[in-house]
Amino acid sequence: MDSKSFSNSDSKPIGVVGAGSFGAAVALMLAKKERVIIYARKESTVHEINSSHTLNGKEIPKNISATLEPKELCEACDLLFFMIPSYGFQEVTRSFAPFLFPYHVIIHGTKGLCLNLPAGTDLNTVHRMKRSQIMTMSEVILEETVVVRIGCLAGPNLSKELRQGQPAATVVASKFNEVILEGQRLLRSDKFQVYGNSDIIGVELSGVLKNIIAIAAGALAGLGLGENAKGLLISRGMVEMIHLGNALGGSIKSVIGLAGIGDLVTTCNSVHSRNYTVGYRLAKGETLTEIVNDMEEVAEGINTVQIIKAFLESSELRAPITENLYKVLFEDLPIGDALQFLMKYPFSVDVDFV
Ligand SMILES: NC(=O)c1ccc[n+]([C@@H]2O[C@H](COP(=O)([O-])OP(=O)(O)OC[C@H]3O[C@@H](n4cnc5c(N)ncnc54)[C@H](O)[C@@H]3O)[C@@H](O)[C@H]2O)c1
Ligand SMILES: O=P(O)(O)OC[C@H](O)CO
Repeated sequence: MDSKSFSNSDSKPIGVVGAGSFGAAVALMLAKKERVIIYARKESTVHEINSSHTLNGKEIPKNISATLEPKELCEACDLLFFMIPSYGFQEVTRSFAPFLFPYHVIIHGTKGLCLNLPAGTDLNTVHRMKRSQIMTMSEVILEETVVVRIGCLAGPNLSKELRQGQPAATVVASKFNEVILEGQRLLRSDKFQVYGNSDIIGVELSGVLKNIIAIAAGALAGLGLGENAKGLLISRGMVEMIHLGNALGGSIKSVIGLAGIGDLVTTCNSVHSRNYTVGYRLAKGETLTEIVNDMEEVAEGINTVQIIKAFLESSELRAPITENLYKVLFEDLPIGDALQFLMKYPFSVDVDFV
C-alpha cells in the first residue's frame, strides 16, 4: 500500500478493539459503511456476536463479527479503531504490536492517560511527574508499535445517545490528512458530522481533561447547586483545561473546539456521563471506593486527577479545580470545603489566555 495515501476502498473490514460502550457505538456506525470485526477479550462476547448477532442482548447488524485473536484482526484489517480504557491500553497495544505493520492505521477513542514509569513504580508511589512520564494514547501507540499513521476520535459523544441515533459530531485528529479523510468517510452520516484537526495531542488532552471538570460538575449537581454555579465551573474549568493542555503540549485552539468545550458542556450536563455520576454520588455522601466498586464502566477522570496532580507538583502551573478535586477524592476534603476554597480563590482576570 502507498504509505502517503490510505483508503479502505478495497473493502477490507474495519477492526474495532474493545466491545464496551463506546466500542459498540462506533462499531455500529462503521457497520453502516463497511464490514466490521470486533476484537473482544471475553469468549462469551465473541460467541454472542458470531452466533446470535447480538451484543449484550441487543441486536447488531450481520456484517459485524468478532474475534479473540489480535493476529486475526490485524491480518484482516488495515484500519483499527482502539476503543479501550486507558488502564488496559498499554497491555492491549502490546498484544497487538507483533501483528502490526507500518501500513496499518490506528484511530483511538480513549479519553485517559498512561504512565511511562520504571517497572515497579506507579501512581501510588510517584507523586511528582514530568511531562515525559505521562503518555497520551497516540504516544503509547508510537512507543509500542511500528504504526505511524495514528488518529484520535474525540468530541461530545455519549455512547448512549450515539446508539439511539441522536445527532452528534466528533473530531478526528491526526498529523496525517489521509487518516482524517478516512475517518470522515467511514463515520460521517446525516446524523453524525466529523471535523478534522491536525493537533492530535491537543485533541487527546481536551477529551482527557474535561473529565476532571465533569466530576466537579456532578458534585455541584449533587449538592443541589444551580445553573449559575455550573456556568462558573464550566468557564473556569475551560480556562484550567487551556493552561493544562498548553503545558502538556496541546494548542489552545483545540481546547476551545468541539473536543474541548463541546465535550465539556455535554459531559458536565449529562447523567449518562460516568465522570459526572462519580461527582454526583460523592456529593450525595458515598465514598470513592464504594462508587468505583459499584461501577461497571470506567470513569477516566479519577485517574486523570491523580496524574495531573502529580504533574502540577513538578510545574509552576496552578490548577485550583483539579487540586481541590484531588483533595476531595483522595484526602477526604469535604466537597463543601473545596467549594468554599474555590469561591475565595483570587481568580481575578476573566480571560487570560488570548
Ligand atoms: N462510553 C462513552 O460514552 C465514551 C464516549 C467517548 C469516549 N469514551 C472513551 O472510550 C474509552 C472506553 O470507554 P467505554 O465506555 O467503551 O468503556 P467500557 O468500560 O464500557 O468498556 C471497555 C471495554 O474495554 C475492554 N477492555 C478493557 N481492558 C481490556 C484489556 N486489557 N484487553 C481487552 N479488552 C479490554 C473491556 O472488556 C470492555 O469491553 C474510555 O477511555 C472512554 O473515556 C467513552
Ligand atoms: O461517560 P463519560 O464521563 O466517560 O463521558 C463519555 C464521553 O467522554 C462523552 O463525550
